[in-house]
Amino acid sequence: MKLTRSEVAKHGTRQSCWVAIHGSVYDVTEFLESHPGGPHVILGRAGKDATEAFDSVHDRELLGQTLPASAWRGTMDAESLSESNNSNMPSTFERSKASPPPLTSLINLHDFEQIAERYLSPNAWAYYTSGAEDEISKRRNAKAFQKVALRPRILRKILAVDASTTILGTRSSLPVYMSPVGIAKLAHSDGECALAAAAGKEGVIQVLANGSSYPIERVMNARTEPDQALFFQLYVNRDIKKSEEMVRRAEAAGASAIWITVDSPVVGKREMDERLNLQVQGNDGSGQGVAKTLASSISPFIDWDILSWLRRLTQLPVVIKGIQCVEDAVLAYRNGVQGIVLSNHGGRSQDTAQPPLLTLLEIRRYAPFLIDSPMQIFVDGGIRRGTDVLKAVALGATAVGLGRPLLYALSSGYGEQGVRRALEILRREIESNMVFLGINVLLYGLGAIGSFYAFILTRGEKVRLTVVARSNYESVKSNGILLDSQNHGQHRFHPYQALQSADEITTPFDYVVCAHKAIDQATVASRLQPAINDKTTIVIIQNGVGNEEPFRKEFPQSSIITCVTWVGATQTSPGVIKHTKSEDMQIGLFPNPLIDESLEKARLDTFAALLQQGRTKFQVLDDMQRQRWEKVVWNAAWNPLTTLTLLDTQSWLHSSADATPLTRQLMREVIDVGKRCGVPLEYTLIDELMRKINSGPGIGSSMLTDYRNSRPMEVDVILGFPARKARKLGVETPILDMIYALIRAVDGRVRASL
Ligand SMILES: Cc1cc2nc3c(=O)[nH]c(=O)nc-3n(C[C@H](O)[C@H](O)[C@H](O)COP(=O)(O)O)c2cc1C
Repeated sequence: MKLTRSEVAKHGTRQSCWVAIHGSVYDVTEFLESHPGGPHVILGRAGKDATEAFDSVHDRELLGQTLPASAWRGTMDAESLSESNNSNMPSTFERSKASPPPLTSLINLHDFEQIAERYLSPNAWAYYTSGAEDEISKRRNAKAFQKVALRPRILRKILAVDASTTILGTRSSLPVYMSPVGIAKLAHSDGECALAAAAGKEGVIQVLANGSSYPIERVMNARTEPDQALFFQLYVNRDIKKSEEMVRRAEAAGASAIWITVDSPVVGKREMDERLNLQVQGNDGSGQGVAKTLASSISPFIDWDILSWLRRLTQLPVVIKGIQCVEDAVLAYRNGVQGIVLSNHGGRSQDTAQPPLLTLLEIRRYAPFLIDSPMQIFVDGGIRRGTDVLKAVALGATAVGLGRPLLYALSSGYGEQGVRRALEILRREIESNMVFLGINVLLYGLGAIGSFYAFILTRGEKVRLTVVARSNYESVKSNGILLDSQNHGQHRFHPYQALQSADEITTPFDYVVCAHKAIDQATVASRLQPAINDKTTIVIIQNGVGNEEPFRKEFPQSSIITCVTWVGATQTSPGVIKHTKSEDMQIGLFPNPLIDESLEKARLDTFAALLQQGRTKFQVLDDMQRQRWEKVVWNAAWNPLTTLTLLDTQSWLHSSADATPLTRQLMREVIDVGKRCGVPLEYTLIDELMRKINSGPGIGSSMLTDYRNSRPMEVDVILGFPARKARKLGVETPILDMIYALIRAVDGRVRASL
């Protein structure tokens, strides 16, 4: 049915309220009270064309989803429409006449804000930018970051940095995500869909606001890949059924987590927003501001029990957004949520609420167990620079959220490209500032080999090296380490920090180098828990095979670099190391299928660069298991044979005509097992190893040294692992089994005497 403007205008009251949207006329009288923004928003357009006001915040699809078919009253002709469009509402998209500057001319996030102020409509600008009351929290959020200083290290040649992280199990290319922000359509007609596309292309995660302009299904369609993660933010509605429906819908649409916002039981008094809306709405007296009208449906009556309600509804990870003091962070942890956001809603809720960065410091001081616990900590509010991001992460946050900056980047007609440019700027700031800050390395096990590599790592002056020194702690702490090397000369050096035990470790490291004796690997792995998170690369410099498995089991999200070393060094007294000419190492990845290949490669390259700067000899190899097994063929022979006989290698080989054949047979059996494990070993290796041992004077072995010093021996990784594999795979290894049994008896005797 065709309607005229005067016919529609007759229905301009609360009792009978019609509006025209995109040429269709709807009777919204029944719907008035359930409008999330309150009835007066619609009443302001009652009896008129409301297309522009509707479009500025909603997607057209919403009409079909919200109004029953019976609400349709007919169509309004084009002439009538144009007459009725002379509204006194300012256009949401009323923009500065000149075109906005090219994106390439914007070089930081502040630039985006300045341009947005010129191009956003006044009411959109007021809604986005306003903070509560005197806006003290809003200003202090940013200031808190400025007050924390960084401690750069100098002269560090760092070839690669890796800013990626894992947020609630999903990889993110930066420790940055998109905070939920209501009605992004005020900034650009593509609103949250543009944010989704930009997030996908930049490899970051979007948290979609409960009050988004586009329904979740539309936003999911705007993603760039089907497995691009999206988190859904929930405000609990006064009508809990609506929230139930919302959670179910978000889950069905494919959201990967629910972020429940709890910092706005009432909406903050945002005066810029209110003042502007008073002017706009004139005499109707409401003048509430966009935020208040939108948020009038949020329930002020929820408490911690809401988590049980949510748990009953969904298995998705739950994050509480809006934690503002350490006490509530601890309560959230006890309630078993997967994450918390330290946030005061960008200074939009309670003015003078403390900055989120201060809450993070409170947590470090009063509840440090929350840092790197299974509950991830996020921070938002006032983050505008790469250095802000790094400070939050260095202090224990997994990632930070950006609210206003991405809305500003979306506006001024820039859309998706603007958001990508803003993230690209931030990425560059983060990465370049990471270079200033250097690499934190922990070296566990400061024996002869560990001390040698401690020297190599500190030499390039690009590493902050912490060592865990046990028996030689006192000497290392007071005098540092003295290395007397035939290749490198004599050096006394001091690591940045020496710890006496793994119990003193409090923060995670970029690299954890394990150079301890491979005894009780599983126990060591679990003791190193505080030093390792999913950004840590574990470097194993040990003899043996199967050494990586206990670490992979304990830290499934970490990269492992596995190394075989040929360094001849001994510790002649605590902290004093003698190094011969023998020096070589093969390094390579123990690939982790859960981690992106290029990321693992970058981690390997960075460690290789550290070795290079330390001027030690090494090669990066693809197939490290072959290297490990080749060395274990050597070690499985000489270590137990010298220890059981208390002879050096030459004395053993010349002790009887049976010695050489028995040694060769032992090596052969280890090769048999390795081959059955899929490692491409050759039997010619035996001749090679025999030639090598016969070309020099007789030598002892590390196992013999351990035995002589009454120390436990590396029996398991050298003989136990191959012997167990042989049994499991049905390989006949009679000599290996016998030697393994004998050496275990000797090791048992040593351990019993300790
Ligand atoms: C315009 C605007 C709308 C927002 N809407 C929501 C929302 O719907 N849900 C929510 O949890 N937080 C919302 N926030 C808060 C942000 O998620 C975030 O906590 C805050 O913006 C961070 O501060 P920043 O803007 O300084 O980065 C909003 C913030 C702004 C500026």
